[in-house]
Amino acid sequence: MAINLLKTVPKVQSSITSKPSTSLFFTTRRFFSVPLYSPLALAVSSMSYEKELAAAKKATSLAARLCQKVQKALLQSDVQSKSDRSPVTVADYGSQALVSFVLERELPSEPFSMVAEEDSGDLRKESGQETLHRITELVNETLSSEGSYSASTLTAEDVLRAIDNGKSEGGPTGRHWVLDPIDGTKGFLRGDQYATALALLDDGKVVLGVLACPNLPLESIGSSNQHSPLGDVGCLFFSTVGAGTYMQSLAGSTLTKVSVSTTENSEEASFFESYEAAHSLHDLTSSIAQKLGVKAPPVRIDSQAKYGALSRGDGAIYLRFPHKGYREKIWDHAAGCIVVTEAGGVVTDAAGNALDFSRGRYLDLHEGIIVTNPRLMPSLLKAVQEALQQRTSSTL
Ligand SMILES: Nc1ncnc2c1ncn2[C@@H]1O[C@H](COP(=O)(O)OS(=O)(=O)O)[C@@H](OP(=O)(O)O)[C@H]1O
Ligand SMILES: [Mg+2]
Repeated sequence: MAINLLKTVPKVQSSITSKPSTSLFFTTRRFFSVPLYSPLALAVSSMSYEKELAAAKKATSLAARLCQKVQKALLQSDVQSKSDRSPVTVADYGSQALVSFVLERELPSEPFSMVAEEDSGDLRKESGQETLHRITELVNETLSSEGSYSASTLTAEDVLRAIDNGKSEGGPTGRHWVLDPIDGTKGFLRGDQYATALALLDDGKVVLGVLACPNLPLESIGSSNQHSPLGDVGCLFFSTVGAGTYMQSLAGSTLTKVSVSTTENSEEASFFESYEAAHSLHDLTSSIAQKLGVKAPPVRIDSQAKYGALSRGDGAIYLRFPHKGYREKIWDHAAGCIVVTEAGGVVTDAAGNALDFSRGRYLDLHEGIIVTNPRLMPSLLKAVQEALQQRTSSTL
């Protein structure tokens, strides 16, 4: 049975500064806006992890501001290559230093542990000094643009230390922040999608997640790769365990509770996947989509912006099948995972197991990651297993 994807729900317009609006607008979007001072919003703000969520939103929003500035006027010298030959930019380092600094500053009474992608090794070398200087300037400029930190000036040594806060191993006990300062660096360099992804692990479970997606349109990106250049962009998704997923614009105006698509008709379900063919097997995902009867072409975008878009029902499925031998890192999925699950979705590996974030810096997976709603999951799992089986038989 087909579920009406575009169920009409009332949308209450609201903004941080304006009075509560009494007018109801009807929209074809499947999520609704909540005035920030409504009972629902107050319930959201009084739940546990409240302080941590406020700090995480502040940290990622500032990081997004730094990234936007760098992306707008990218210098050749802003881009370097890591030892695995993947690109890293002053914005990756700057974002990590900023998030680390803000979390420590905002949560002084908590022991601070962070598992993050970057380290300061290359910046401590003689050849890294100019880059370190540029990062330090960017971090200080961004902090001074935020009223509450105007008197904070970090030295280059402070920046190195803040970056190296990310060396924790994580694990099954205690609290650990999990950060990808720029997820989708290749997308960032192309001028496309990227995200700053921050999550909190508490005794091995993801309890909070924030995704800042500076280039993601506020309106649905649906089943097309052609996004209107005129629409507003910049989304902040956030979730805490048991409290749902919310989206607001990075400019901070409206707060919207979001939910995943409820369709169980795979033919009308569009699917998301990595932009980079090197990051996911597009031929395998195409055969899975074919088995499901999916009609729309894949939506290929970089980073955990895919999880954000899925959490608000822009598409119904996300498929990720890295090439053999690749080990997934927890920072590439922790924030996205809670953003989708709190919006009503399901995230598993190809065998249907929930992702386990308690094992350190890596996820131990059975081939790939699949995401959809609970109604579609049984048929998706079946299609995935058949496609994997076929692939194995054809390579024997
Ligand atoms: N070989 C390989 N296979 C699979 N995945 C890889 C691979 N190499 C890198 N990565 C990780 O992919 C992150 C980018 O996420 P996506 O694949 O969703 O986006 S993209 O389409 O590649 O841009 C990317 O994130 P960032 O490194 O933070 O940019 C990597 O963590
Ligand atoms: Mg990254």
